[in-house]
Amino acid sequence: MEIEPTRVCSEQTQEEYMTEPKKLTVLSYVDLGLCKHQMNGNSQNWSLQAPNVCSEQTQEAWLFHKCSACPQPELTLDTTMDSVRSIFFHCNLQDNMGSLQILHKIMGHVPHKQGEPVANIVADIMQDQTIQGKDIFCSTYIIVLLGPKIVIVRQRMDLTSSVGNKLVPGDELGYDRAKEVKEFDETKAGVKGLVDSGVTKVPRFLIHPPESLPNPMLSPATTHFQVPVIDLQGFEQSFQRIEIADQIRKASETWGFFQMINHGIPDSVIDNMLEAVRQFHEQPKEKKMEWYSRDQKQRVKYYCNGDLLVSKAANWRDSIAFDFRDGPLNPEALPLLCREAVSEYMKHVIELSKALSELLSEALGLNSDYLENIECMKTETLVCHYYPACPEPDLTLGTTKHSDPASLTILLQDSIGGLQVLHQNHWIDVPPVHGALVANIGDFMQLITNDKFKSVEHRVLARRIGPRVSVACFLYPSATQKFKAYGPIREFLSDNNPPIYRETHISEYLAYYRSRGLDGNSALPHFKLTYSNKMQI
Ligand SMILES: O=C(O)CCC(=O)C(=O)O
Ligand SMILES: [Fe+2]
Repeated sequence: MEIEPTRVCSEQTQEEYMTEPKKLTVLSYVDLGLCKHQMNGNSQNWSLQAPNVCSEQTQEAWLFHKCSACPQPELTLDTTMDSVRSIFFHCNLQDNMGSLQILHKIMGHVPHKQGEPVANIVADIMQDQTIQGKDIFCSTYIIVLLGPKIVIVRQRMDLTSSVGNKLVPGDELGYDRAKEVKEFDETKAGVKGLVDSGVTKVPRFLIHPPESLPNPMLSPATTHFQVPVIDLQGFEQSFQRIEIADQIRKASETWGFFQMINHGIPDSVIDNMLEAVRQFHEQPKEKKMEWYSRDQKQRVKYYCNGDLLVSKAANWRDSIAFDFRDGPLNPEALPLLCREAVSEYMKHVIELSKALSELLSEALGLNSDYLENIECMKTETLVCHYYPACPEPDLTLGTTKHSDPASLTILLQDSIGGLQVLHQNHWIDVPPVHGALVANIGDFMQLITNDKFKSVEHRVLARRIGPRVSVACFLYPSATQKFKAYGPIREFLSDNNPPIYRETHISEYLAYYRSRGLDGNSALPHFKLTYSNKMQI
């Protein structure tokens, strides 16, 4: 198929379009087939609109990607193309700038060869449906890294459907999702704003596919499993300490989750923190919208769904986040309403995190100061969630199934409930216990412990009752050394226990994690040194 010349945009238009950093995310829309109006608004001919080309009679579509020079390439990716469900086959023509990578056992570059297209199967659908369950064709992950250079990828999608599906990228959901999401985002009022405006139906962009929602056929609490509760009382004394470290070891190896009681943070500090978060989210929208932002550099920001622009289904949740990455935040930089509560809470959480760093080191059989010395829990990000009561909780989620990217999360939840952890293939409630805190192992900890400690998937159900408030403190490697290499801890490795993961750094990990949004799949396999047969070509 030839592209109509009127639809091919000039270099100048592309340049204009891409100069605004926030537009970088648009590239993801293209690949997710959500670009229908997104690309069309201001620059009609920057890219062909997928729906126009992929009509029912048409078997192919063309997309042009331009990856502009990026000021902070370590923070972003051009494209993460895993499981692009509506596309069966790609034929890519790249220019000579490089940066296209495929995931094949180990990450490999796809070298540029003059005029030679790259072909790859990308559709899980093809894998699942055409060959009756046999993985003859496997989808490949493609990533285009942004470098300090310009890359133009000219991409053709062949929709030669051997299963007869009439899949239409960009229109696959039957409505213009990108437009609805954009309009919603521009209200800066979050899900709480929807509730205040009196919605009685969950808007489409918040509706999850049935396979991501709790199975209505399964009654809750069908199992005898119970998330471990660990009493930290007396952890400083040697006798109790050995026992406590052992309980932490067991919980981290099997559940990746445990609740902590007698952790030393006074109830009043906890109650004030929860109340401050509630008050922030319940203040008039004109006041809180000043804080609304998606800027990664902004250290205090309020937003609805960090991955709103890339996810396939949004969550019934608003958040305010405080990024302590470069040391303490100036209290003046915090909203007055929660300034005192956050400062007080953080003072205690940092103390607790130091104790946990020692206990986890001991639980791993290492010196108490091991994790502190490698600085893998040095930086805190506090994310305070607000889940309004939901009119149709069966259609959406408070938080999609995910594992946390950090080393460790210390989570405070109020008394509403809804948090669940995936344990032995069962979704188990993490019941609210007044004054207790939840700890959960994150992906980075799983990576450095070579799978000894598990970063386990969890989710939050939407509820008819609410609001629910929770406060997640993510402990990350030092942000002052964001390119410091981390790989499986040498002490754990042997011929019988070879490294499972390659070395990476937190910047790379987060860039990959964020580029996908919460899509229900762990980011960890991407960093494995070997891959299961399913992922091999
Ligand atoms: O709200 C909760 O209880 C959990 C939130 C969560 O999992 C997260 O922020 O990563
Ligand atoms: Fe989480």
